[in-house]
Amino acid sequence: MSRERQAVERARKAFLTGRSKPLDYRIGQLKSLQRFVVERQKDISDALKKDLNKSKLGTPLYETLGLEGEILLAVNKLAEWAAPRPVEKNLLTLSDQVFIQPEPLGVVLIIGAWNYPWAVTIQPLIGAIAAGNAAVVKPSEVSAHTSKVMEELLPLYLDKEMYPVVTGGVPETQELLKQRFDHIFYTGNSTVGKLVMEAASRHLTPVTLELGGKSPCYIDKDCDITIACRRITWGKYTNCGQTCIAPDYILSPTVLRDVKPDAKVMQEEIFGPLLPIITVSGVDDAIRFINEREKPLALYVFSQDNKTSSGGVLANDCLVHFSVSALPFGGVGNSGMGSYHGKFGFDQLSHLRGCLIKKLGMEGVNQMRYPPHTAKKLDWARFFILKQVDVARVGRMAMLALLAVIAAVVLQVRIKKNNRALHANCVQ
Ligand SMILES: NC(=O)c1ccc[n+]([C@@H]2O[C@H](COP(=O)([O-])OP(=O)(O)OC[C@H]3O[C@@H](n4cnc5c(N)ncnc54)[C@H](O)[C@@H]3O)[C@@H](O)[C@H]2O)c1
Ligand SMILES: CCCCCCCC=O
Repeated sequence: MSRERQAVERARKAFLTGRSKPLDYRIGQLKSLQRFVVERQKDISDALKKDLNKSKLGTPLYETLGLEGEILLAVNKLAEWAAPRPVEKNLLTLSDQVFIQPEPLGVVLIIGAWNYPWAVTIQPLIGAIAAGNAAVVKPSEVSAHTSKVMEELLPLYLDKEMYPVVTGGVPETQELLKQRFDHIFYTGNSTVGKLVMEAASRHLTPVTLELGGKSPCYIDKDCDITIACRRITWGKYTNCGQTCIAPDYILSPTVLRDVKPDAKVMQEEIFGPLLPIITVSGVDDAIRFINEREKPLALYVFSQDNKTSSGGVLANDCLVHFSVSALPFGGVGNSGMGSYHGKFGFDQLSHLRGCLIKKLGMEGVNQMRYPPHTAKKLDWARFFILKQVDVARVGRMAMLALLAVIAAVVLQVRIKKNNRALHANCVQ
């Protein structure tokens, strides 16, 4: 049996024990992950220095502080996220319990990319742990030192049966992709994303694909060009331009540069320190240009107008929407599917189970669905199904009416009491 298959089977066996389901276990694992990030900061930054020449201070800023924030959020909010979520009732479910119960999916495969190897590999793991899943973690072989640190040190902190790390390159990833998972979370380029989805389809496994693409940046003539240039330059050249949401090209009405729309640099994601500038005649021309191409992961607008589609949109800045846990992060079309960060990561890796709990009584209400079907029963069904009643509002109004009745009764009792006292005084 291959090493990859063994890891998946171990993770499944661990999941089937049920120990990842209680919230205490999940919080314990998340806190251990937090301890790992803090205690092993030097191992992490040394590995990143060797892999990608990232600086010692850049490591917390761009890789691990975000992870710590996400872990803290998950620890603090887990009880709320995992609790049953009551939904609106209708006339047919008035006396029932109707709610959504987030459930763990099972075993999740996380395939990470090399450019921010900690952020994009461990962040999905936080969602997987919080949602009560087991997870097989496959870091990118390109950032080999990081991959080794994950393989050697993570098992010292986490439940190693539940969260095994499998290292290796394309053959190992492909061997993993032959196995059955309950969800595959892949971060990387769109070409491999299609292979991942194809492999997942063999088991009808759902996928999250965090891909890349050409994120446009539109600068309107009315913006503060000095600030815009500073923010765009930071967004582009951070990590040598190797950021999934780096502004890929600029559309700017007042700047003229000689880049043709059909030039090679405009065909594929650049993922490097090159920033072509395309001249457009105005906002409508920019929108047409963007909409004619694949849907990008991010869209940057240094202006007020927005009539385009993209994974995310950020006005008057670059990259920083990635760090907002309250926003879903993910692509659309060619830039991916599914989203994560904060509660979105928890939901993405949960099964949101619809629950309707009925009582065995009140059988009279059900008569309309039992044969023989009659025109009268159909009329009742039409009424119950089509009548749009805001049950919560009706409940609030009933409560108000009840309070009014209570107030009236109290008032009457008081008046009677006062009258009796007055009467007694008069008699004396
Ligand atoms: N949306 C995001 O959050 C995000 C984050 C980082 C990078 N990206 C995108 O990822 C791309 C850069 O990463 P990359 O793709 O070069 O990363 P990569 O080379 O590290 O590959 C990603 C993963 O895919 C696996 N892989 C590669 N080829 C494979 C194959 N043929 N079959 C099966 N598995 C295979 C690798 O083992 C690795 O774990 C860019 O397009 C970038 O925009 C997206
Ligand atoms: C605050 C910037 C972090 C960017 C991380 C992007 C991950 C994708 O390449």
